[in-house]
Amino acid sequence: MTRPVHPNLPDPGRCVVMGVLNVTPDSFSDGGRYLSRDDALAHAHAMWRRGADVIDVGGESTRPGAGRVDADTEKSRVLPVIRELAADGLRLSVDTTRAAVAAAAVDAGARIINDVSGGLADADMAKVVAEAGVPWILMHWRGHSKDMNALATYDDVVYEVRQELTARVDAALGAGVSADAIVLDPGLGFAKHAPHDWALLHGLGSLLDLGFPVLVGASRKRFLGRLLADAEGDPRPPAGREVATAAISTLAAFSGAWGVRVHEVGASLDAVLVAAAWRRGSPE
Ligand SMILES: Nc1nc2ncc(COP(=O)(O)O)nc2c(=O)[nH]1
Repeated sequence: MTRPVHPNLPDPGRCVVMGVLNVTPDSFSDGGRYLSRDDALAHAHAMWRRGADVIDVGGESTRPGAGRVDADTEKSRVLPVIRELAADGLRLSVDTTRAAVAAAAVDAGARIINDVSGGLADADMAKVVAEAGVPWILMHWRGHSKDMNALATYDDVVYEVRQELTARVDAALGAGVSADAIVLDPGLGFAKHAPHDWALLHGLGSLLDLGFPVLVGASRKRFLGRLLADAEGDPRPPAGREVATAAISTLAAFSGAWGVRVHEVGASLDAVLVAAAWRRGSPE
């Protein structure tokens, strides 16, 4: 594992568990469940009490084919929740591709910017990150969700994702973002089909070799559903993908990933604790 050095990045001595809080009506696996402020706050606190190291607050669905919401709608969803949870002492990231939303979220108390576009969706994001001095999760991305599948063409997905993320890192550093603020993410399911996702997990070392903390976001995703399809070939529904998600968390932690981004915090917290004990060869 590449240990993070930025003060806003948790370093619990094990793989970090980032709990997903989608304040959206249409996210692929939990859309609408936490759209109300009270439900969102209650769920965030439940994940925090269970041991999440970060709560990742998002206000715009990124599921394949999703349309976009405007910045004001996105802000109206995430800012009240971020403000209240930050006041309660939770460590928060904001899941946004918009610089204006990221800036407002940092002002409201978010300490990490989780940008699924890796800075490609908004040219102003790098300046916001550099000025705020906060960590920036650069996820591999090739375009907005509505045309994602058309972009999923690779000769060597591991090599190309590494190269494209390296370009994002260079752009970030060139914009004045400090190296200790950068976290990388392979972007599972984003402009990728299932074989690409598995190749990236198999080749995670290639991303880890770049020397930055790596976050893995596999929770409940489609490539797991396909792997677990029934005898008729019907994919396992998202709610049935928790064991596989926890298994990915164990393997990601064992492989040296800095963190995992998951909906079900408890299962993955147990998973990363097992991985840590196995690697140490002792319970603590
Ligand atoms: N860094 C990062 N952020 C993300 N945000 C949303 C989703 C989409 O899934 P969701 O509906 O579970 O949030 N996946 C990622 C991911 O893999 N990595």
